[in-house]
Amino acid sequence: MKVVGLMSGTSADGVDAALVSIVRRGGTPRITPLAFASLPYPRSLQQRIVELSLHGCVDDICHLNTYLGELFAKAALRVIQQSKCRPADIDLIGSHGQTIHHLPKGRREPGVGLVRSTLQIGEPAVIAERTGITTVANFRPRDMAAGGEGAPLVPYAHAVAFGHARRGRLVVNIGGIGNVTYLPPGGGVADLRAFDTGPGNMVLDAIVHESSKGQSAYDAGGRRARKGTVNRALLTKLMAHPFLTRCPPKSTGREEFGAPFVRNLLATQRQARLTVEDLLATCAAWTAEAIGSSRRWVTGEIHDVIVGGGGVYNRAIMASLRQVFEPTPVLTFDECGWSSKAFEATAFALLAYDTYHGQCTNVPQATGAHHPVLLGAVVPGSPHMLTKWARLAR
Ligand SMILES: Nc1ncnc2c1ncn2[C@@H]1O[C@H](COP(=O)(O)OP(=O)(O)OP(=O)(O)O)[C@@H](O)[C@H]1O
Ligand SMILES: CC(=O)N[C@H]1[C@@H]2OC[C@@H](O2)[C@@H](O)[C@@H]1O[C@H](C)C(=O)O
Repeated sequence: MKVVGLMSGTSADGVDAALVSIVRRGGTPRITPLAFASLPYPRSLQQRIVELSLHGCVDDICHLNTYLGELFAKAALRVIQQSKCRPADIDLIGSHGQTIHHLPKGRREPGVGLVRSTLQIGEPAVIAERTGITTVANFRPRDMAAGGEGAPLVPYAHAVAFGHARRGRLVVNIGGIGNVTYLPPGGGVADLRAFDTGPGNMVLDAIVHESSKGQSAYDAGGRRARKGTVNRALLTKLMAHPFLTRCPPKSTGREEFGAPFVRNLLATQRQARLTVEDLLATCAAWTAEAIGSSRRWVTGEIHDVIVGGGGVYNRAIMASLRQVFEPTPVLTFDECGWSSKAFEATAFALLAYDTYHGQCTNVPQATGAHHPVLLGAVVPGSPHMLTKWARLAR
């Protein structure tokens, strides 16, 4: 099958679109990347999403759900055009959407008990209408309905791409939030361990945004962090953050590490007379040490650390990670044959493919779900595609 995966992560910097071909051999899917395209959000839109994620009003959420659906459709059409295919050549789209709120711990409601919720927007009906391609979206809520946190979901794809017969591997994603997947040597999906580690680029981006009065979005190359000095006292305090010490399964987001958290950090920085560069250096080291401290929940040996996500371009984070894991080699996804930028979009193409084939892809020990479930809600593309799906279901 030819499948497009669409993803906009917690950094909210734009839509990534990966076109892949997937075949299943001996029970294991094999993925061949065909094309990749990005559709960056305008800066003002990124800021609207960031603000909406913490205190949006229903009017904005309603509007942005459809507007983002249009942008996700454009990204899909862009990657299809780039590959010289036509939409009619594509079998399926898997769209993660844009997370705007995530409440994995849930709240109690009378007569129902604990209600967990998560909200990804980017209307799949718009994607299916503009492209004519059957679209699977809303992957997280089914895992939550089964008692899980709805995240992380990419560990299944980590196992498919990076599992190794003789090497234990810690796969690390440094997006807005950091997350890890431990793959024991020769182990399958049932043996992996995965959870969010906490801070990632989200904290660094917010420091840069606030301190530049909105002029810069991120610390390119980690250059400013590399000019600063890590403040050990602050780093020790940050390592005691309750999310870092909480036992997995665990997942997090802007609710815990977004603007209010960063405003407090900036106040601490001013009181302690640190420079913004010192704060960036300290938070880059914090991201790396939080990932390193995840080893307390990993029982097997780690032969390789393999890192993807935008954090691989931040040399301050990568230098800290190498120190934390010394002497274990720290490689990037790209060095292992997978694009750091395209991996999450590729993962959602794979999740859609598996849902189409009736395969459950949540990893219960990673999300905390009571059992494996089929992920996603399906919007049929054309009547012809719906018939194809129904035939398969029979
Ligand atoms: N050249 C660069 N130098 C430094 N940092 C960079 C560079 N390019 C990207 N980044 C960082 O990577 C971030 C985006 O990373 P990525 O796309 O992996 O996050 P995401 O997928 O939105 O997040 P998540 O995985 O948490 O959902 C940017 O916001 C920025 O902080
Ligand atoms: C709710 C949500 O969008 N969570 C993201 C976020 O970004 C990284 C980390 O936190 C991870 O748990 C998850 O994304 C990836 C794609 C996942 O589900 O594996």
